[in-house]
Amino acid sequence: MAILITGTPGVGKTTIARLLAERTGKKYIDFAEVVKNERLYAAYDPETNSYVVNLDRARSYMEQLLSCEEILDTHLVEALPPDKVSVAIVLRLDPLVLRERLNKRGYPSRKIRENIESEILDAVLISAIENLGEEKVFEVDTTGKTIAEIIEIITQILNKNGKLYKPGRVDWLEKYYFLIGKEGGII
Ligand SMILES: Nc1ncnc2c1ncn2[C@@H]1O[C@H](COP(=O)(O)OP(=O)(O)O)[C@@H](O)[C@H]1O
Repeated sequence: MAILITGTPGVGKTTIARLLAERTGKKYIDFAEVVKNERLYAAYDPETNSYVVNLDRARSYMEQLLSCEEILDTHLVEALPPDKVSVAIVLRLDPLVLRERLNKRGYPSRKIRENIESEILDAVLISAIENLGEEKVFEVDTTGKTIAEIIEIITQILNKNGKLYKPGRVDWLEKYYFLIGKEGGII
């Protein structure tokens, strides 16, 4: 069963998932790479350099691929077979910090806005709960935390010590509702 590291693009999924795989000796799977290599997409959007994933094909492919405890890195929870995911760790990040990171990546303004709105509106958290069931889902606010601190928290969660990290403690909406709809999340 896979351990899923998920969250809005830019929150630190790949950084954390790769390190966690190294520390635990488990296999790291970058879902975006699998989608590209196995052509599990229905279309490609050159403007945002992103793929429109064929969810049914992706789900059945991952059903075959996932075996023991891989560390899986993706924001697209709905493309995964729920019975093959044991734990989902949703990384959260203050939208203003996220905006800086996505700016550094050179994302177009529209893509930055979409991702910031998605983080403010808990989109990935809700998708994880809806697709996997709340009992499998944990939420870690990574704002201001070092990579080592985040890995330590995830280790606690994996050691069945995650009650402090059940969903519901992060609320960006109250603080950042005014960012919704702004081009590129510009204040
Ligand atoms: N805890 C952290 N503290 C500071 N910077 C981080 C942290 N985690 C990730 N980063 C940085 O944030 C950027 C995005 O991280 P990445 O792992 O690529 O995110 P994602 O896979 O969610 O898109 C990278 O430049 C990475 O070095």
